[in-house]
Formats: sequence, structure tokens, C-alpha cells
Amino acid sequence: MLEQLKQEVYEANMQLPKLGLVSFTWGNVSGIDREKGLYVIKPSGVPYDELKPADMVVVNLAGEVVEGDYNPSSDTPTHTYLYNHFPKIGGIVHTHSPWAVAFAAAKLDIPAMNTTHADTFYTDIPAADALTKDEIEADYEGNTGKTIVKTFEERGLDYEATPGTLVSQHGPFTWGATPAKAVYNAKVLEVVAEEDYHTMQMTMGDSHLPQYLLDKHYYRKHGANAYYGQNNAHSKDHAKRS
Ligand SMILES: O=C(CO)[C@@H](O)[C@H](O)COP(=O)(O)O
Repeated sequence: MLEQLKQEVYEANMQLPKLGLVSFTWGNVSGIDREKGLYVIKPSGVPYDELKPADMVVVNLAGEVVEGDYNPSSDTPTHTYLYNHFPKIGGIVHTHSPWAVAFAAAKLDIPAMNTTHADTFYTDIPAADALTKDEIEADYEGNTGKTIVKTFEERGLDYEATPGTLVSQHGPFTWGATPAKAVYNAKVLEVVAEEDYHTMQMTMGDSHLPQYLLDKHYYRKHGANAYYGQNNAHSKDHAKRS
């Protein structure tokens, strides 16, 4: 059953290593057929280079396996919870992409600091609360999904405008109208996490710089020409013929 969706979800999963979003088996993609109320997800622990479309596992919205030779991803309770609470999404991605996980481990939102970010996520990407030890042990109840939905509700976020989140001390989850779109959003999230880290280093670092270095950064406060005009022998003043 759902052979076409299995193919689509298989192809989306194969994009994760190609896009540098996963190491080993640290990620999974699913896609849903809303009319049938069934979704397809990557099997747990199967290496991407051994994966086949027929290996995909079919799950219902109660989180029960309907068809499949393998166990579904260990993140199935989260995918199930999100499909039930975000009714307009058609695909979900979870990875442990390193820049996103760095923010998740620090329990930091990924701030909207550039247009690349805003064009896809509209606003800050939230760091949903980490799970307690008990919640992790009972994650079969969908506790990871619960903290994501709770964060979006508490902050008044639109899950369609902001198609992704971090789960503190775990990693990113993204979603979209299709599995392929959810993968696209996962890559954008990783790219902007890396960009933000460097922007934060360049701007937040000023407060620790010695004064002579801050002076060298004069151009940052007054524009490159000001620095150029003040200190460069080839400025207009020097160019005038006496
Ligand atoms: O964080 C974890 C496991 O701790 C998971 O997200 C895995 O990284 C992916 O697991 P499978 O999809 O292969 O079950």
C-alpha cells in the first residue's frame, strides 16, 4: 500500500546525507496521506545506503504500525503527535544537524538575523523545552511532540509560517506541505544556524575586545569609507595634485 508515497518519502530521506544533514542514521523523514489517515516513515536504524522504498513503514494516526517489516523510526511518536496537531503539514524531518544541535544543546532559539532565515521561517526558530528524564523514558506518549506544540501555542507561533523548531538538548524538527519541502526547510534551518553563530560571534564579541581593536573596527560603526578615508594613503585628499 501507498507505494507512491513510499517512493516519495524514500527519496526525501536520501536527500538528508546528500545535503550533509545527517551522519550515520541520525535522521528521518515521513510523509502523510491525509485522505487515508496513514503516513510513511523511515525504518529505525537502517543505514541510508541500504535503504529501499519497500523498507518504509506505514503508520496510522494513533501511531500504530499498519504495514512494514521493520520497526518505524524511534521518533515515530513525535511525527504522530505533530501530524495530529499540525493538520496542514504533509511531511516531517528530524535530524541531528550539527549547527542546529549546537543551538538546541544551548537551549537557544535561532534568532531571525537575516533574510535567508526570514524568507523561510518568518521569525525566531524556538528552542522548545527539553524533556525530563521521565518524559524521555515515556516519549512513546509523544512528549517530544507535546513540547513542540506547547511552545508554538504559548508563543502564538503559526506552524505554517515557522515550519520548524529545536527541541532543547536534542535537535531540530522541520515540516512542510510535502516531505521534499520539509527537507528543504531542514537545510535552511541548518544554514541559518551556522550563519547566526558567526554573526553572533562577530557582533557579541565586541564587548570583550581591547580598545585598540575596537578602534580598528571603527569602520563597522561609521561605514567602510570612513575608515578608508581616514587611514588610507589612496584616499581622495592624497589623490589631489598639489
Ligand atoms: O535521537 C535519536 C535517538 O536518540 C533519533 O532521532 C535517531 O537519531 C534516529 O533514530 P531512528 O530514526 O533511526 O530510529
